[in-house]
Amino acid sequence: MADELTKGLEGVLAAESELSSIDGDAGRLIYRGYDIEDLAAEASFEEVLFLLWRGHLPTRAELDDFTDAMADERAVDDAVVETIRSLAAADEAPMAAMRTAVSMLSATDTDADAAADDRDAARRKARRIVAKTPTILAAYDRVRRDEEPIDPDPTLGLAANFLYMLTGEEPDAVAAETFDQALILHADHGLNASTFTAMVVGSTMADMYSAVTAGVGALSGPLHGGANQDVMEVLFEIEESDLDPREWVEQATDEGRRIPGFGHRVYNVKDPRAKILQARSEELAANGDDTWYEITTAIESYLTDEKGLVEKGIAPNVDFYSGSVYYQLGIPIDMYTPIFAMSRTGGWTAHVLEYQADNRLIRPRGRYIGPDAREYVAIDER
Ligand SMILES: CC(=O)SCCNC(=O)CCNC(=O)[C@H](O)C(C)(C)COP(=O)(O)OP(=O)(O)OC[C@H]1O[C@@H](n2cnc3c(N)ncnc32)[C@H](O)[C@@H]1OP(=O)(O)O
Ligand SMILES: O=C([O-])CC(=O)C(=O)O
Repeated sequence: MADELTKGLEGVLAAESELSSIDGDAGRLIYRGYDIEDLAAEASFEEVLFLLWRGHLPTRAELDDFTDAMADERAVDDAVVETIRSLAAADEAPMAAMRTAVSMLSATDTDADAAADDRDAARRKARRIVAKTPTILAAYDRVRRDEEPIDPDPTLGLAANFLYMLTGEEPDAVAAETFDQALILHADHGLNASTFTAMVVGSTMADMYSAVTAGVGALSGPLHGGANQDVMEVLFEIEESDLDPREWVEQATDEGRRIPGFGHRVYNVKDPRAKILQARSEELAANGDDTWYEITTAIESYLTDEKGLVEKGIAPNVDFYSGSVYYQLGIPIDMYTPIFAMSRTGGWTAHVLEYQADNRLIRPRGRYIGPDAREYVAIDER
C-alpha cells in the first residue's frame, strides 16, 4: 500500500468518468467529448443535461419529451415553501436555505422508499432535484423581499423560467440566452470538490438527496463556488475606494490578500469558461453599465502583466467573470453561488449515477500522527 501522502488529493486519480474532461494546460473543457465553447454557443441547458445523464445529444423529439418531463417536475410541495419562508424570516444565507430545502424534498418524493440500488428511481430523483431547485431558489429570493413565490411557467425553458420566477417578468432573449449559457458552463467539471463530495456520499449507496445536499455544502465555500459572490464584493470594494483598480489590487496583493476568481487546482491557464463569460460580460457592458467589466479587466491585466501570476499558473477561473454577468442581469449577489449550485445539480447527479453503476465505497486512509500507547487516566485522577 502506497504510503505517500498527497495533500488535498492533488492529482490523485480516484475514479473513471465519461462525463467531462479538463486539459489544464491547454485551457480546454469537454462534456462527453463536446467542446464547452460549442455547447455554450449551440446547445440549451436541457440538451446538456440530457447529454450528461443519457450519454448522447438528444434528437428534437427526445429533447421535447425531456424538456416537458423536466417542466412537469418544477412545482415544490407547500411544506417546502413554508420552510423557505421560515428560513428567509431567520435571514438564512441562500446557500444554506438551498441545502435545507433540497434535503427536505426527499420527504415528498414518490420514490422515497425505493431500494438503494433502484437505478430508475435514482434517475427520477435526479430529474426532480434539478427541476425543483430553481423553484426553491426563486421562491427564497421572493419571500425574503416580501413577495409571493411565482408558479413555474411550463412553456419556458429552465433558464428563462428561473428568471421569470425570480422577477415576475419573462426575460428578454438576451437575458434568457445569457443565463442559459451560464448554466451550461457550470454544469460539470470533473472531480471538483463538490462533485467528489456527492460521489463519496453516493458511494455509500445513500440516496440522491443526501448526495446533492452534501454537494451544496461543499460548493458553498469561498475556495470553491462561493468565490463568485466574493468577486462581486471585491468589485464593489474597489468601486467604493478612491483607488484605481490596478492600485487597489497592488495594495491588496502586497498585503497578501488572495484575489477571488483567480487560481485553480487544474487549470494553469485561463479557464475556458471565464473566456466565454468575459465575452458575455463585455457584450452586456456595451449595452449597459461597463463599470464592472472595466474593473474586472483592469484586475486581470494587472495580475497578469505586472504581477506575472499567469506565469505561475494563476489565471482567471469560471468565477471571475460570472459575477459581472449576473449583476448586469439584475440577480442579487448572494444568489450567485446558489445559481452555480442550481446548474451543478446536473453534474453532481450525473456523477453519482455513473459512479453507482459500478460502485465501490470511497474510503481512503489517513496517516495517524498522534501519540502512541498512552495510558488511560481515570477522570478523577487527571
Ligand atoms: C468553481 C471553482 O471552484 S474555481 C475556484 C474558485 N476559488 C477561488 O477563486 C478562490 C481563490 N483561489 C484559490 O484560493 C486557489 O487558487 C484554489 C483554492 C482555487 C486552488 O487552490 P490550490 O490548488 O490548493 O492552490 P494553492 O492554494 O496551493 O495555491 C498555489 C499557489 O498559488 C497562489 N494562489 C492561488 N490562488 C491565488 C489567488 N487567487 N491569488 C493570489 N495567489 C494565489 C498561492 O498563494 C500559492 O502560492 P505559493 O505556492 O507561492 O504559496
Ligand atoms: O474543478 C474545480 O476544482 C473547480 C471548478 O472549476 C468547478 O467545480 O467548476
